[in-house]
Amino acid sequence: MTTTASVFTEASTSRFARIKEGGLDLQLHYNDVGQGAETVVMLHGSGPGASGWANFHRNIEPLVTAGYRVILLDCPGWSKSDPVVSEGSRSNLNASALKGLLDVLDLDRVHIIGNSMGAHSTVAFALENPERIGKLILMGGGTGGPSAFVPQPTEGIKLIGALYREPTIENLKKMMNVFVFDASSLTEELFQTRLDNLLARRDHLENFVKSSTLNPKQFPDFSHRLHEISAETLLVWGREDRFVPMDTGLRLLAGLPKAQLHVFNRCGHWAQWEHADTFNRMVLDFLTH
Ligand SMILES: O=C(O)/C=C/C(=O)/C=C/C=C(\O)C(=O)O
Repeated sequence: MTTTASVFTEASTSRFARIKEGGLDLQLHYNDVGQGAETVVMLHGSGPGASGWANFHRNIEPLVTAGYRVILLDCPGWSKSDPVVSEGSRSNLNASALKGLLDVLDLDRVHIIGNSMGAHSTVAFALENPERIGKLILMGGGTGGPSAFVPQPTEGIKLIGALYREPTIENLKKMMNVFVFDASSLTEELFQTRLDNLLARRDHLENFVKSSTLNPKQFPDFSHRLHEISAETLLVWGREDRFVPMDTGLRLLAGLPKAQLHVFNRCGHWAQWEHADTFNRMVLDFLTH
């Protein structure tokens, strides 16, 4: 664990753990920041080059300063975690990986913030391990059923697929320009960092394509089981989300007994990045009340 809220970097908080859980035997990478009686786990999305740090670097410090320990898990098949081919439910695979990590870290109960695939995986984890969860924050995901208005796959999901198959700077820019409402907020430095991340692990790219071929439905629909989740849940969506449409958040709101929904205007699929300050305040308020 790091001790000082304001002085931490990806490198200084980088850790590895070996997990054996539910048929998985993997080395996982995670970042471990801050200390406190309560822990918040952050689970990233499924884009090429994503990681806990890449998705949530704007959201760590306020939680650490408020006295939470923050764990950013790199899911199997992303960043510095071991490669994996997923033939079944990737949501459940990630949930098993998280359970394995919590066991290694001796953490009984955690709050979870999930972004997109991370939100799908959070729902899978909550269904399998209800006694291990505190509060849930699901952002742009959760698999509560298809959109009533937008044909699937959405334009964003198609662009993710194209980037996995052909990892070029042109395809990366096409995908990232759709991530956010205001593409002028994306810098060349951000594009380059993300390109470096994804090209560093071509095995992950190839495995994702292989997995999608073996099973195109990596994230099963949990809508029929949402009523089983009794945790307080904050749903966060961007009104202009072009990856996982905003009305799928309404389905989750209808299905999760203790859910509330906040929709950001002028916001795409990366609410935690585009509206970081407001998002951070909302999360802290939700966790403490
Ligand atoms: O296919 C899905 O439902 C999930 C898609 C994602 O998880 C996309 C996430 C993209 C990111 O947040 C990223 O940083 O790559």
